[in-house]
Amino acid sequence: MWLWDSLLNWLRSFFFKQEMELSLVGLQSAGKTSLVHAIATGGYSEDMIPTVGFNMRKVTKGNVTIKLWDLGGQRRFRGMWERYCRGVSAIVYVVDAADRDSIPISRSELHDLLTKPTLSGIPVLVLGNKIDKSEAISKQALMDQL
Ligand SMILES: Nc1nc2c(ncn2[C@@H]2O[C@H](COP(=O)(O)OP(=O)(O)OP(=O)(O)O)[C@@H](O)[C@H]2O)c(=O)[nH]1
Ligand SMILES: [Mg+2]
Repeated sequence: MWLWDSLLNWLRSFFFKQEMELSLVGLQSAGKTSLVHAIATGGYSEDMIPTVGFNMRKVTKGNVTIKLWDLGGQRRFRGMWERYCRGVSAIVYVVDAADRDSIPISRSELHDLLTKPTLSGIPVLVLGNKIDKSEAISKQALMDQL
């Protein structure tokens, strides 16, 4: 019986295998690379180095393989966000909810990205990060400000 179940699950895995690509964008220090690290390894490290250009990482969980494009958030890298967001299954826009001064810039970069015709129809998840910090703004305030 156990063998039969295993065999069925193995056969099923061929039909339900899924591959998706996600792009992570957002201002520098928002926590994109930390998030990728957490998804891939389950761990968190304080000493992350700023991403120069981009990193690509493939993560497999069960039948799902996710290709993650982790893009640099410094101003000089923002021009390439659009190129690496084209054709992905979804875009994850990471915002540092505790860095109140940066939110207006984050807002304008998000809105700029949303106007790109090449990205129309791609779902965007806005992720308010660093909510463990006491100075982080609430979910509602973040939604209003973005
Ligand atoms: N308190 C707190 N710190 C975080 C969190 N996520 C990331 N950090 C810290 O924020 C800093 C920047 O994180 P990164 O993951 O390098 O940020 P990034 O968005 O990849 O930055 P760029 O590569 O420059 O675009 C690091 O010191 C992280 O440890 C969080 O949820 N809470
Ligand atoms: Mg990074």
